[in-house]
Amino acid sequence: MTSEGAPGSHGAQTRKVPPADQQPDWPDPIHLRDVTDQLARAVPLVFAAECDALRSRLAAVAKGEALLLQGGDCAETFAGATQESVDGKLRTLLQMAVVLTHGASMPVVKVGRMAGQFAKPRSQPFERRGDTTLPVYRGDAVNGPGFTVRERTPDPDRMLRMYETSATTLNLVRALTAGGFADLARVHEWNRAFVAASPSGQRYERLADEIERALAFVRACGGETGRLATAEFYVSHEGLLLDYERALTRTDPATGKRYATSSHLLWIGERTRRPEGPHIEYFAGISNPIAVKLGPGATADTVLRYVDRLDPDREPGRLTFVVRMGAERVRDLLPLLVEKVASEEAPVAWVCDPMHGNTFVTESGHKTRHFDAVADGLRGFMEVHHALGTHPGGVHLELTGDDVTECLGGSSAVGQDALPQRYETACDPRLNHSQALDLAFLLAEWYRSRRPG
Ligand SMILES: O=C[C@H](O)[C@H](O)COP(=O)(O)O
Ligand SMILES: C=C(OP(=O)(O)O)C(=O)O
Repeated sequence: MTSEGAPGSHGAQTRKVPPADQQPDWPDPIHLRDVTDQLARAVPLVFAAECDALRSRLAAVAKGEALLLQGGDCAETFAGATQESVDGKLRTLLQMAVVLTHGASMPVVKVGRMAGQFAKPRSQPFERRGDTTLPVYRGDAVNGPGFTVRERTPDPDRMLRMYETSATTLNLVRALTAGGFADLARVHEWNRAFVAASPSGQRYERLADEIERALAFVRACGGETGRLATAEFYVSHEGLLLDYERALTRTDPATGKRYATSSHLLWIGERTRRPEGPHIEYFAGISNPIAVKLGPGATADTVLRYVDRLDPDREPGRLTFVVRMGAERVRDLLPLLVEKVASEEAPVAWVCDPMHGNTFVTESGHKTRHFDAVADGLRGFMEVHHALGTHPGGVHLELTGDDVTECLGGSSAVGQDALPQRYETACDPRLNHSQALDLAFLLAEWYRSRRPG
């Protein structure tokens, strides 16, 4: 793929748009320019054909023939990009995907919030501790979490580290998914071990037995087991840092189309989805599959504007809406949006992020989410689609493969007292390995019965 014109031209805008929300206050424009010039010359992390392949998989989600499972850290960190951590997340997602595939009897499109999820939008630009006020931590791509002037000052070199860490993570993900780690029989064994150890194991036993019988059936029929040993896996992150994304945008020489080459799929977050804003402008100009988060403030008019601006050709798989309205509001707010989009015959995929919108802070000061609220948010999302006869296309989760104690509840019953034991997230609380699998088994039951709850 070819880079975008002369170094530095990647920042150029063709129409007048207001300044971008949630961008770092980089202290030195010359330093910034030097970094974005380096990124503009760097090799792409993903290729157009891969992005197109993901778009065709997401087209199946939009048509009601597949599910999307998207998940990973709230905020990846450079120090956290270890083999153990990447293995754990991948393994959790693969285990969930097997359970969901069986429950829904549909292919599951697997997409990590991985290999690029290093920048965070924040509610407040500053953090105050005692008499000291410093810029808020905006993710390892921008500044450091330590509460010192040095750490909190945005440093453009961090975007180079983001690129390098994304490349090494993606390399590992590609090697693992192609090299036997994803073998279906092995993933099923992991699920068996989870069911055996889980306090809710009995409840999941039947589904696990059925998967085992299905695998035995395929083997008995002389089924091609080789294909079951690899998995198609894609990566995604929030396309928040426009300096980074623009610098990594390339033109595909085969088609002349522009692609973000930082990741297969990018999404626009709740805080940066202003219809006339630069994020929408940037996303309209790339050909990757893209997603937009929709919080409780999203109106039907705005959502239709996104459809017109981001998917003018009405191409299935191009646009996914990720609903993050919270368990208490999704049943009231979502139906109108789905109806309006359906009345325009816009071929979008609808996915639920039940994490955002269900966050609260405990007395001990831990930002957390309760498993039951997460599950209820998903149930509400599915109820709405069930009532309208539309397809609840899947789930977007913040999760990890580790046994952290960041979210409450689940079958291992994490209580408020346990939160400090392993509260390790760099930003928002993630489901741990067993909570993520609990959710997958629940969802599988709902999809199987074709009705939630
Ligand atoms: O992940 C989403 C946001 O970045 C996060 O919820 C913001 O957290 P804050 O409200 O602590 O800034
Ligand atoms: C910031 C995020 O979510 P939202 O934009 O929905 O708040 C996120 O998913 O990391």
